[in-house]
Parts: sequence; structure tokens; C-alpha cells
Amino acid sequence: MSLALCALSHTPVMGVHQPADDVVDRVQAAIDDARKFVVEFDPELVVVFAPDHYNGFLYDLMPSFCIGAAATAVGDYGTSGGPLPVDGSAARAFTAAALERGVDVAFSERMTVDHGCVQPLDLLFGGIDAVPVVPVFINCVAEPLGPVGRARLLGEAIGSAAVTLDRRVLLLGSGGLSHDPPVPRLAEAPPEVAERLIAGRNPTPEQRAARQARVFDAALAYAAGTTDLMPLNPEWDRRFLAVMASGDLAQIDSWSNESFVEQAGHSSHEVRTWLAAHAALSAQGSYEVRSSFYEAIPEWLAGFGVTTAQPRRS
Ligand SMILES: O=C(O)CCC(=O)/C=C/C=C(\O)C(=O)O
Ligand SMILES: [Fe+2]
Repeated sequence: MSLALCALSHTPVMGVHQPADDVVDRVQAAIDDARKFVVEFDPELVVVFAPDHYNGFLYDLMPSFCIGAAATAVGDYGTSGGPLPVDGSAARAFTAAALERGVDVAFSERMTVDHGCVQPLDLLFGGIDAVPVVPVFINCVAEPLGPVGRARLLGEAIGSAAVTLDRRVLLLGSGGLSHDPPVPRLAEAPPEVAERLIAGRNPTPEQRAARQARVFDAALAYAAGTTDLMPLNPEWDRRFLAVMASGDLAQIDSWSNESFVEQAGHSSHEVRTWLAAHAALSAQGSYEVRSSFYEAIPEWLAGFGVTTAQPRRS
């Protein structure tokens, strides 16, 4: 058995509204390097820690965490759609391990995932059907959220089960870093949006197109400095990346939910997926960061990071 990690940001705007060519080139080089790392590791299973953006998980039933034994991707923002090759027995084993350790995960035999889960698979594997996966949903948008440390305990539990498999397991974290995209919030939503956040599954193609256009427009306005979306926070991002690289992940337990929003934007909670992936990697002992890319990219509405890591070699 062996574990490896790749954590990277996702953004719906990638390829739609591009930053300067040199920025795109640097991101592409970082993704190409991460892909090379993944190909060399040759995972037999990929655990994807990912948020959802009101496509699979809505307020009619919103868990903090959910492990999928079967899953389908909605194919939003140009990402791959359709059934994922989920390893159901591994998903059930991870669920049992989490419950055994007191992490009350939900479990789904019919999970729906969106670009948060699929974009990294598309970028690293060229699609969703290359390697068996276990999708692990972490609620990062639908307040109220639990304490950030719960994601660390989830990752530790899943990692403790993953190391017992006689397989090469890639731990994939998707999201962040600092960013404040126009994801609706129930507390402030007008009635028709609130209804969508509660029970708005399977939008029509026109409804989905309108939602996506709204995000693209917000990205253009954000890059032009004409929105009230919160600024990216490179200092906060680099501090977070340093905590992940340190291996001393428990220190982030003291980061309050309010501080995430105040300092790094509402969707900075997506870094819970990075935290869970690093915590899972730590189940195999101390680890080392192999590569770390970071750049604040306003055109993509995100502090954009790509990290690869592996167990520390003696
Ligand atoms: O319901 C909606 O309008 C959701 C909007 C949306 O999907 C935004 C996604 C943004 C990210 O995934 C991101 O920047 O992390
Ligand atoms: Fe997101």
C-alpha cells in the first residue's frame, strides 16, 4: 500500500475568461507537473475530497460529509458528466472507518457530484473514467458549517483505512484557496433562490446556463474591480499552505469559521478538502511536499494552488 497527495484549486471560469498568457502558462506548467507526479505514482484508487455547489447536496438534506458508493457527475461548467467508476467496497470501508472513529459521515449509494469533484479528475486524468474513485463530499458552502477540525478527523479516518488497502491510493483535495465567488447563501437569498438552494436539483439546461453565465459575468466584473466580492488574500493562502506543508494540521482547529469568511471569503471553506486530504496522507506517517504552486488569479476568482506531496522518504 502507499499514499500520495495532490491538492488543487478548481474554478468554473478556467478556459472561459483567461488571465494573461504568462499566468495561464504558469498554471498549466504546475498542472502538467502534478499530472506527471500522478502518472508516476500510478494510483489504483483516487479519493476525491470535494465540495458541491448546490448540485448534489441541497438544504432539503445537507450533511457535513458524505461518502459515495456510487456517483454521477452533472457535467457543469464544461466538466465531464455521467457515472463515475466508484469503488463501492472501498467507499463502504471508508464510511465504517469514519463512523468507528466518531466522525458521523453520511453515506450515499447514489451521490451527485459537480465541477468541484470532476474538474481535478479532468485536469489530472483527462476524464472521470480513468481510475476507480471514492468521492467524499465535504460541505464548504451551505452554512452553518461544523468546526474546520472535523474535516481533519474525517481525513485521518479515511487515511487510516486507505493505508490498509494493498493499493496505491491518491488523495485528491479540490477547492480554495481564498475566494469569494457568487455562490448564493440561504440567509440572504430571495424566495426563488432559497427554493433552489433547498430543493433545486436538476435545473433545465436554460437554468444551468443562466447560473453559469452569472458566475462568468461576476468573474469579469471582479477582475475589473467593479464588484463587492471580497478580495483574494495571498497572505492567508500562503499561511494555509505553510500549515499543510508543516504536517502540524491540528493548529488549524483554532481557525474559526468567522475568520475564514472575514479574511479569505465565503468559499475559502473549500480548503477543508485540502485539510482532509493532507490528514489522510498523514495516516502513513510524516510527509513532504514535492511541489507547491500558488498564484492569486482574480480573472478566475481564486487564489489558485496546486500541491503534490508524498510520505517522507528516510
Ligand atoms: O448556484 C450557483 O449559482 C452556484 C454558483 C457556482 O457554481 C459557483 C462555483 C464557484 C466555484 O466552484 C469556486 O470558485 O470554487
Ligand atoms: Fe468551488
